[in-house]
Amino acid sequence: MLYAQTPAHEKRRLFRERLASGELLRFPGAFNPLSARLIERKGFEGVYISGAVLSADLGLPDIGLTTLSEVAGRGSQIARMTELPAIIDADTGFGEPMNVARTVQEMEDAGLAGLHIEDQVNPKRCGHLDGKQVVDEHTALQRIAAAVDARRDENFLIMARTDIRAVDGLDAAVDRAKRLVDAGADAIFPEAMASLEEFAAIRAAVDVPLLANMTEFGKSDLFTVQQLADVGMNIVIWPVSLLRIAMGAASRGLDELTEAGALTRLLPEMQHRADLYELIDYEGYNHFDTSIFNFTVAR
Ligand SMILES: C[C@](O)(C(=O)O)[C@H](CC(=O)O)C(=O)O
Repeated sequence: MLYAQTPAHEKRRLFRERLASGELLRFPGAFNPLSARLIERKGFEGVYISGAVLSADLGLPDIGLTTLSEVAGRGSQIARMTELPAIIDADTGFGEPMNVARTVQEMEDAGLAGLHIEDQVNPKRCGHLDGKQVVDEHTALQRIAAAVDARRDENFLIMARTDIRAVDGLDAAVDRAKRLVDAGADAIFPEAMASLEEFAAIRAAVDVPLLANMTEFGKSDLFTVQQLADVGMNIVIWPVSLLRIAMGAASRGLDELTEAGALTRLLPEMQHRADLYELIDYEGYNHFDTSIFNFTVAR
């Protein structure tokens, strides 16, 4: 009932332990707290909270329009609903190194297990679109150093995302990944890798956990969990996929309403009322009401 039982520091400790095992951890993107519950129920290892999804949810493009408070607030609502660790997309860190430091502490307080901070200039772009720009090495490293310095829980994961591959090529990405690790990054998110060989090249260059982004309709082919595990990836995200699936289904449902005037035909595709109630533990709340009603103080 209510929120997750596992305190944030414990989720982070368990997550770090699991990450250290070297296995590939699967983090589908939750588009709301309820979908985070579903991800947990289906047996995944973690929940990803995407900036693209948070922006799209507000009807906005993913170009750095959301504020730290909006992102941390939504992150907290999602993270508290699941026992799983949640990693959040902190874009460029919401400003200068001092702002990056505050971002880290806000995300720790919001109960997240970690975040990633990228080396794009503001206004940022989706990592899989053309026309993005990256900051110079010094600025990129400063962001990570500020983040590492600010954290209070050593298990809070500071991941550095580099977007440099699509701008300056693979060699530049390898070089930047190494330098970001030197600056203290616990993990690297090499964005928009074009092939498995490119993931393997980053793997060979650094000795920290690596994240693979399997976003659809982007620059990377969609590799399987097994293929990514084979080249040594440690976390895989499908950041926008559940939102895309849900919106696709909603769109088809609205068309069906227009065409047929009823949704009867789509009933088999809907989450049943009973499954929804089970997911939100409706019964637990009923039980609480009953037991509190019968509550008596022993004399
Ligand atoms: C990972 C990402 O930053 C996100 O916001 O989820 C996006 C995903 C996307 O737009 O498909 C990205 O830049 O890759």
